[in-house]
Amino acid sequence: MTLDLASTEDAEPQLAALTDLSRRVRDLIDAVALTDVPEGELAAAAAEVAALTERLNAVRRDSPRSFEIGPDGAPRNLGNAVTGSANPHALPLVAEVTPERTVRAELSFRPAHEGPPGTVHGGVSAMILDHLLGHATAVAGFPGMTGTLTLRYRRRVPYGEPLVATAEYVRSEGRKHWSEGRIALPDGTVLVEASGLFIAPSWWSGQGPGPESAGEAG
Ligand SMILES: CCCCC/C=C\C/C=C\C/C=C\C/C=C\CCCC(=O)SCCNC(=O)CCNC(=O)[C@H](O)C(C)(C)COP(=O)(O)OP(=O)(O)OC[C@H]1O[C@@H](n2cnc3c(N)ncnc32)[C@H](O)[C@@H]1OP(=O)(O)O
Repeated sequence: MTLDLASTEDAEPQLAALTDLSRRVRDLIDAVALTDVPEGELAAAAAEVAALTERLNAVRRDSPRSFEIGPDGAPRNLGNAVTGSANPHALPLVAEVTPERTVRAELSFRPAHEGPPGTVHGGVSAMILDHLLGHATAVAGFPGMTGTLTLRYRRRVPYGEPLVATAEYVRSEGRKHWSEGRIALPDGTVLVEASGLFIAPSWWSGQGPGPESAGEAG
């Protein structure tokens, strides 16, 4: 895991353009998921996308952008699969920390997240909750990696509608820390609830083998 925390003020114009590109690619992903244009149009679009991919690969990083401190002094993770504004896979989720140190995010899933008909894929909901619970654990002072995530799917999660996700730290035992969270309708009706165990890896304090020996995670 590479944690490049250097200030990147010089890179801001490039990052702003990358954020804009990512936003447009999200629109492209939904357009692909929903399009019903004829075969010839699809083939032409595929050729254009292939050309764009080649153009972007002209200069290529080894990995997406990791944790860093932005010019405003706040931490950010632009390449993150959940929150990264420079990652087209991300919603991106924008989470705020409340004065009580809970974490809250307003979100809306997209058609590309479909699992069962008209319903968000359960793994996508799990990904959002994994991140939000991890964030709540971190803001309580215990950053760690997910050891176990338990979910209860109570009602189907719609896409294209405003939802609210919240999470809060619950308790600790040594290096093990638990948080809970949920995705709900704006009126508070809970759709999915989650409990997660987050562990500060032994290798963070030099007590065990690092990710290089076991496959990188994070
Ligand atoms: C993720 C980076 C976080 C960086 C934070 C920095 C800033 C934070 C700011 C904002 C961040 C906001 C949100 C982001 C946070 C997280 C969200 C996403 C998180 C992920 O997406 S992360 C990817 C998925 N995650 C993995 O990729 C983990 C792979 N895995 C491992 O890296 C190791 O497996 C590890 C570290 C889990 C344990 O390894 P270890 O060597 O440190 O621990 P060890 O084995 O010694 O066990 C010690 C005690 O934990 C128990 N224990 C161990 N594992 C357990 C498990 N799985 N379930 C239940 N209990 C478990 C043992 O039974 C023992 O219990 P006891 O002490 O009672 O005997």
